[in-house]
Amino acid sequence: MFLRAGRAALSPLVRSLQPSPVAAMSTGTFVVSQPLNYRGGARVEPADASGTEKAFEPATGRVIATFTSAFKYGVKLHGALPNLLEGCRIIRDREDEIAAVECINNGKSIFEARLDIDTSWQCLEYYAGLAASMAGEHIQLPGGSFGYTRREPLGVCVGIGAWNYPFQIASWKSAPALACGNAMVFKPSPFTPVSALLLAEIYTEAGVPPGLFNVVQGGAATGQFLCQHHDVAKVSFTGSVPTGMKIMEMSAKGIKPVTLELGGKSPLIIFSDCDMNNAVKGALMANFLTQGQVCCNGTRVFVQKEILDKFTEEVVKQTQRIKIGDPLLEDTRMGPLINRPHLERVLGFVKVAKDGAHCGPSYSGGFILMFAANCRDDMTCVKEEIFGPVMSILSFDTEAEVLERANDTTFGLAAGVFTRDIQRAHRVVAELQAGTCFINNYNVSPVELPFGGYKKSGFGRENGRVTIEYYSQLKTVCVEMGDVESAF
Ligand SMILES: NC(=O)c1ccc[n+]([C@@H]2O[C@H](COP(=O)([O-])OP(=O)(O)OC[C@H]3O[C@@H](n4cnc5c(N)ncnc54)[C@H](O)[C@@H]3O)[C@@H](O)[C@H]2O)c1
Ligand SMILES: O=CCc1c[nH]cn1
Repeated sequence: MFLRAGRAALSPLVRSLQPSPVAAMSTGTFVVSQPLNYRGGARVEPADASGTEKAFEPATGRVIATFTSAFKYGVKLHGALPNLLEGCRIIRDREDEIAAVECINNGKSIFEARLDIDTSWQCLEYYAGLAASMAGEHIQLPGGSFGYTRREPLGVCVGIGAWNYPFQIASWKSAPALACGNAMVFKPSPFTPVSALLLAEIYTEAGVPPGLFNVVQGGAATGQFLCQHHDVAKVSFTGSVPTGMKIMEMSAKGIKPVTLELGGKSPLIIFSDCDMNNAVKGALMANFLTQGQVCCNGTRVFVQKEILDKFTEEVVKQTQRIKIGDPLLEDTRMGPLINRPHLERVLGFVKVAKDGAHCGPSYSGGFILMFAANCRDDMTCVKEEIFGPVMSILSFDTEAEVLERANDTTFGLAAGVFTRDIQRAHRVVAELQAGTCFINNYNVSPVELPFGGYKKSGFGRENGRVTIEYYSQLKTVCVEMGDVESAF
């Protein structure tokens, strides 16, 4: 995981986030010296600081920022719809810089980081469009009376993010929240505190009133403070199931609506009539983006027996070709895991898997990448979310059998099926207990489509038109056009 910083000597030290030309950023040089909390339209060093934390560059293990955890937030509700389209334009202009920051703080490849920034500005663009079309209903009642509904904001919404898609998660939560007229306080993961600040500054530059989007740094204690705060109307959380349970408990005490985007152990079903080339590409997409640290990954790859050997052989071949290394290099497709404790956790799964399955290729130089073939459903690597680049391959005989096995999990985030039989494809996805299903592809995320889970993978949705429902409330107005018919 800890990459030798071969390019560090080539570039000058970058001491500030803005405006920092991408060319000046390289592995082993980037440092953030500005405050990482954002209130009232500016970076601030909070007076209520509860302590400092450090953020690291996964590729080198270097400290890139020392920042202050905070508890207070400064939110102002304005009632004006912010100009998300201008925000979208600025993100597109600064895409390379934002992607480089994301790559350095998270470890994902620069190639992939750019894709994340694309899905971020697309989200702002999409909700900018929807904001103008948000409307209620007019309902005719007897005697000329009528009713209507108004879609109103909830108030102050809290967004709490995971470390795997820092900028994208902040965008996916804030864009619909702001489009619906809310204010947002966003708390990034303490592992990736940096890029949410770029989003905050972009909103300010785009004319979003000060106080409408704020960043509060910290870990569990700050998250708890925000969830329990009486001014907070809604919590949207992305993270693990255990933390999701705590968030839901806290929100229940305040009768606050929550959106929970949690973990998964999703099935990917490959039928023997698939297009083999696409199925193999799909399996790699389903497992190795962001070093496998993706909630909706299809980590249980069920392959129909007739094609198991051929499929496995192809997966091995293509997996061995994945370029692993310095995430800032253009041709790298896989960087380091987020930190050493996580690497060790993932390696723990690999060690256990090796006892029961045929595994390879394995790891070197701290980067890992592997598949486990001939897995069984009862193996730990098949049952638990690993959140690393580990694909488990299982074989199956029949459609009925694979459906039962695919659904035999408490998670329900995503699922995929590869087949040329279109009837079977739709029949199978109708039976899969998962909130997001893919047919003949995996891990594409068009912003127009709602994303979210079934079962313990959470509820509520991000993206798509439906997310408006999760960031607004409906007011019904009943209008009497005649006289009051009193019961008294
Ligand atoms: N469904 C999705 O969209 C999605 C997306 C990304 C990640 N995830 C999931 O997230 C997990 C990995 O992310 P992680 O390790 O950052 O998750 P995590 O649950 O440890 O932390 C997520 C966030 O919650 C905060 N937090 C921790 N304890 C808290 C508490 N008691 N109260 C309030 N906030 C608290 C953390 O500081 C962080 O910001 C995986 O399980 C992954 O599947 C899900
Ligand atoms: O990690 C899971 C998928 C995702 C990406 N951004 C938000 N959720």
